[in-house]
Amino acid sequence: MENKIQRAREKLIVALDVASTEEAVALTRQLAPYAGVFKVGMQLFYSAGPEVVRHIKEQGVKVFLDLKLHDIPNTVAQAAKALAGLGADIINVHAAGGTAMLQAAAQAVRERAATLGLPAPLVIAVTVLTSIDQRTFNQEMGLTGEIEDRVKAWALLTRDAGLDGVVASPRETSVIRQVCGEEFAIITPGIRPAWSVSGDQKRIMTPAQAISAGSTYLVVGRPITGTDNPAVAAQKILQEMAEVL
Ligand SMILES: O=C(O)c1cc(=O)[nH]c(=O)n1[C@@H]1O[C@H](COP(=O)(O)O)[C@@H](O)[C@H]1O
Repeated sequence: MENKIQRAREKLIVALDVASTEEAVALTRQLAPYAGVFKVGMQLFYSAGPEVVRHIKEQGVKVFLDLKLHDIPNTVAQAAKALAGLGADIINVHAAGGTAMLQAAAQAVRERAATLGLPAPLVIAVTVLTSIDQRTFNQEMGLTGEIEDRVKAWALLTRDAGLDGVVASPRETSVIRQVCGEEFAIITPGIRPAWSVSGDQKRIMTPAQAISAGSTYLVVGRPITGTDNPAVAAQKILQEMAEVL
């Protein structure tokens, strides 16, 4: 079981959706025994600044820099180049930017990392956000068909553009795994243990269901950080993951 807990820890990404470096570092210290990767998203990056990545890395964990770049290829390439110098282990962009944007991002990140002598971060594309349900997808976004088919198509586009993986709902993990293979990284937010509330997340699964489906990483924020005792919540989730590994 100890071995399985270790494997589960490597797969757990905690979303540090807080507003200051102090809060983020305190949470990382507290939760590092239970999670191997910590996610710096828009709230933390825009409030605390780029230096926050270094402060989190100093705690001996990996960093997923989740800024979801989405713009014309040249703009994304320049932004990705700047981010690649910060030492993050995972960087993401939106698959909806298309092949030229995806390739430009991956090339810029890999070239910059090589120039600096850093290991190349994984470059990942967000497919359809986990807060989008089928009605919103069809009626508000004006997109036709099933969300699962769009996610599958964008996952293939992402793989063919040479990126390392995608962000999707765990509900789409099995279909992505089928078409993109074992090596492709599938990062799944929208994780809700049975004892937590779904909030704004729509396409959700429990930690055990996401692991059983074949997700490479699980992203968990509020079910851990929004509780009175984040360490206990993280431990419970880790246990649930380990049981099906
Ligand atoms: O790219 C992401 O990380 C992401 C993509 C997505 O489709 N859905 C999604 O929730 N996320 C992020 O994953 C985290 C989920 O947090 P909780 O809903 O609090 O568990 C947030 O930081 C989101 O920004």
